[in-house]
Amino acid sequence: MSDTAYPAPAKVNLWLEVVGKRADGYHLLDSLVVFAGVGDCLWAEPAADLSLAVEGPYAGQVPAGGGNLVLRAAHLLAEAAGLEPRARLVLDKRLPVAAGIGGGSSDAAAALRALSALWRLEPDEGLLLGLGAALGADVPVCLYGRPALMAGIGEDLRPAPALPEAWLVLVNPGVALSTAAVFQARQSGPGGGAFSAPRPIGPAPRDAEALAELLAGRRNDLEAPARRLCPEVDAVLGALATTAGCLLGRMSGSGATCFGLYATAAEAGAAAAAIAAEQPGWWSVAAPILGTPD
Ligand SMILES: C[C@](O)(CO)[C@H](O)COP(=O)(O)OP(=O)(O)OC[C@H]1O[C@@H](n2ccc(N)nc2=O)[C@H](O)[C@@H]1O
Ligand SMILES: Nc1ncnc2c1ncn2[C@@H]1O[C@H](COP(=O)(O)OP(=O)(O)OP(=O)(O)O)[C@@H](O)[C@H]1O
Repeated sequence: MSDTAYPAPAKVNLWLEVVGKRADGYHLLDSLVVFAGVGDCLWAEPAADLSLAVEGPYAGQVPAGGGNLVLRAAHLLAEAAGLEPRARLVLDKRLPVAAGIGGGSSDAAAALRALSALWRLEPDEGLLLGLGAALGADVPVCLYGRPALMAGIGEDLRPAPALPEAWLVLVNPGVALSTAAVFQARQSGPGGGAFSAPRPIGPAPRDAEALAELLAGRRNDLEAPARRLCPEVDAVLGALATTAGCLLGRMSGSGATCFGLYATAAEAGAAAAAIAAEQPGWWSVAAPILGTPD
């Protein structure tokens, strides 16, 4: 297997506000998206045909065949390039599935990057983002791969302000939540046609405490509907709130994964370990926010 590994990090929505709804039912968003130093990993090597092997702790929870977003990405890219899709792909599936941290989207983005390199395509970035958007609303931001302010239904991306060093604890209670079901369960907020522009943000936060303050003024609008569909989200947020050094706790994306924000690796590591000890059935990991100063 080729030694170039393509990381597919967890996507975390530090806030996620629903600001409108399109005629086709998709929602317009205002979100600060970051990536965490934990994720899946993809390898690609030359082969006579297209295959995917899925390994890792969550391998059993994703489609092994054509429904896998990695294979869908491969077919889409090959079609756009006018090629036969030929590659042996291996996916190490370490992120929980249907968990609000964009695992499948990050895998699809990694596949587009890995296969562009393997097939020596050097595609235009705009074309790649367009292919990504056809695979899922979160794929463009995963291709972008650094802290981003995300608007539209996910395709309107701009750089986030510089973020300070900060750590996340990601906790998932082991309950899969369908993104479509969570959007459908919303009871309030902008209906068809309504639209409000993403709110501007002030100066870049200088440390983790200032980042927590910035986040405290924003929301995840999918948290309330997700809590109704999955009461375990309350328990996860409760567990994060009791850990030492937790500056803020919130759900990511459409859930059920929640994050705690911490100033130091030591606090985040201790919090993740304490939650894992208390709830052995949960997924609980500490990871830095990627793309912040070392
Ligand atoms: C909630 C987020 O994770 C925030 O980053 C994303 O917006 C969801 O991204 P995703 O999982 O890649 O979403 P998709 O697979 O494209 O869409 C799943 C379903 O979520 C709903 N959906 C998704 C994105 C969006 N902006 N509005 C929506 O209403 C639609 O019902 C859609 O059928
Ligand atoms: N490689 C993959 N990894 C994860 N899920 C996949 C993959 N391929 C296909 N899927 C399907 O995609 C669906 C969504 O999975 P995913 O883990 O991306 O959800 P999510 O974390 O809620 O995403 P988001 O935060 O973007 O809404 C699942 O039902 C899963 O069966």
